[in-house]
Amino acid sequence: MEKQAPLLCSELRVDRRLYEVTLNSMVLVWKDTQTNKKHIGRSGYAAVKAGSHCVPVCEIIAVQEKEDESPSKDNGKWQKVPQSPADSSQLAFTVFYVKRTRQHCWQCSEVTFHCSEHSICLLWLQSIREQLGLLTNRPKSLLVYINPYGGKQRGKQIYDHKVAPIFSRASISTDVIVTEHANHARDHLKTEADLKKYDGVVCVGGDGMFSEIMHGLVSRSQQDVGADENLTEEPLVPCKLRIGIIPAGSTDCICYATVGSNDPVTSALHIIVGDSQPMDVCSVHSEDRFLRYSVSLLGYGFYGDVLTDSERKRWMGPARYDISGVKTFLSHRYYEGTVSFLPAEGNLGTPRDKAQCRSGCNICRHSVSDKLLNKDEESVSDAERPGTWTVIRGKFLAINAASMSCACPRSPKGLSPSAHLADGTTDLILVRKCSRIDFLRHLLRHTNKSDQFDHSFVEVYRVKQFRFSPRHLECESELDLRENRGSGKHFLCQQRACGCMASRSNWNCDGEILPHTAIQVRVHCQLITLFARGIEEQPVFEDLYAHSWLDGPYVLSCPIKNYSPSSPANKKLIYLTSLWMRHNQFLEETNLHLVFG
Ligand SMILES: Nc1ncnc2c1ncn2[C@@H]1O[C@H](COP(=O)(O)OP(=O)(O)OP(=O)(O)O)[C@@H](O)[C@H]1O
Ligand SMILES: CCCCCCCCCCCCC/C=C/[C@@H](O)[C@H](CO)NC(=O)CCCCC
Ligand SMILES: [Ca+2]
Repeated sequence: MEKQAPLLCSELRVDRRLYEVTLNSMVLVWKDTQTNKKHIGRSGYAAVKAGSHCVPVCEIIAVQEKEDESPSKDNGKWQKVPQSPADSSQLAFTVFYVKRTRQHCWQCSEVTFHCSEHSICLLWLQSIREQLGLLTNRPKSLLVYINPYGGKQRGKQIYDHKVAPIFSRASISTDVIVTEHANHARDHLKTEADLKKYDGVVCVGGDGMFSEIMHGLVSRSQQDVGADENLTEEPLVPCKLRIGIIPAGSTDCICYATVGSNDPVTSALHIIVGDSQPMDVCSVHSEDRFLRYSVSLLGYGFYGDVLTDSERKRWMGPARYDISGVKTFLSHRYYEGTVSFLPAEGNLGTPRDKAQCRSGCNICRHSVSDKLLNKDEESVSDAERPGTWTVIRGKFLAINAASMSCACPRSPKGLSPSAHLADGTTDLILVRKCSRIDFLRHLLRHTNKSDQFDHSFVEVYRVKQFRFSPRHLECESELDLRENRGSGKHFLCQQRACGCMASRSNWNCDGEILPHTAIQVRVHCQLITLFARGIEEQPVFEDLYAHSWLDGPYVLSCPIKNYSPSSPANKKLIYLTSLWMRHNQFLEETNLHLVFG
């Protein structure tokens, strides 16, 4: 990679200071002409002293001529006045760009450059707009659904005040639908919406609202190609449209685990810059009938009971989960049944790995290439598929399948901190019957940094498929067989002669209660794509963001197959690689060579 030739370089004023401003196809840099001196930081990477700023072109939101504001002669208030060629403020332009703040949050920041000549100002405007025009991954037209009743019922307000103004600044056109009832968005997407008009669909709400959008889009995509969702072995077709989430719900775990925060402005900016994060989707079937899709948590026992109890308390808003959580914990119910699963094979890591799924994740990237290589595998039936099913029978306080970390403000690392967003697997966590105090110790680990699986009563497996059969149904079918009845009558197990005291819970499927307890689950690798980029490696980012992209060159190279994602040097490399690939799709088969400068 050769040094990037500047497209434009001028001395421009920001406030009262003079800056050397440079634009190339990747970055816009402005350096204070008085303080700038390049130095090499302790890390060995190049950095530039305070007074220099660097914004990747792909993180510029918009550029606008500076509107002239002068005090009105009539009332002394500041107001917009017509511009004339002689007016010096017309010689300025404002660049709106992404600025990182705390905890993976982004803001829309702005800087105004003052030029000495009108023609220079126009040249800058034109050049930056041209570069933005080359970014083909950005959405131009979006279909937005707002749930006015999600979370604290602030969805509409959040969209109108925080999101719509930046969409309009970025020249994104929108069709907005405020939903009138549950499943309004799902059914509209499934049957009515003219999807050809849009580059993406946005939901304003919580995980439940996201689930509606996902169901609508996935079902529509299958209808379009004639795929039958009721067939458990049917290979599903990925959705073409990306989904954006403006968080306004109670848990917002899908947004939190894919962006790193539940801040609406951050999500809006990820949509504007056209980020893409593929995601796995689990299909859930019962007795060969399709029930639902899940992307975050499928939980039986504890999380099923919390949800069932909390649905009656919806009026409480997000606090309902805390009340129901404590109540369910105190009830300490356990459930008997059989879990069978097909373990994930290959280099997919384990749920107890320390390395977490981060922006540009290597494991997820390799999963998609494996998926393409094994395209036919999806159509192979269970019996023919390589790998053996493991069967575990027992008494469980909780059975959780986390297809992603499920990180959320209540549990910042999530139920399975090392689960991957797009690796084609789900982490199956079995919490066996134990004492109340032990279960509390396990639950508390969801909220801190300790290894939540380091308990004798907790087992965790990375799987591609699993099934669950509750004890009460097993008893029924045993008895049916014995009595040769099969009448379809459903008795409670307690009333049966078998003497089994098994009780039943519900499945919590991404926050929805499932009507069936015996289920079959299959992970579909990267079935949907979000406007997100995964969680960025923050320390690396802070270390390196001030680096000079224009001075150099800096060469980083590393054989892919040798690097361990947890070493600090390689974390930097992974971060830089993800940034780099976003622009250049630059990857050699065996080596990564990154040259900055
Ligand atoms: N206009 C509406 N009236 C009533 N319910 C709606 C409406 N629009 C959507 N819904 C339903 O409201 C449910 C909850 O919405 P949402 O996910 O936005 O908030 P939440 O449940 O508070 O958040 P979370 O899912 O993050 O816990 C969803 O399942 C959705 O189907
Ligand atoms: C004594 C009590 C200790 C409680 C320990 C708290 C641990 C919190 C872990 C939170 C895990 C959230 C998993 C995400 C599930 C979502 O798909 C779903 C939809 O939004 N949310 C819930 O079901 C809402 C589930 C909320 C559970 C509290
Ligand atoms: Ca996964």
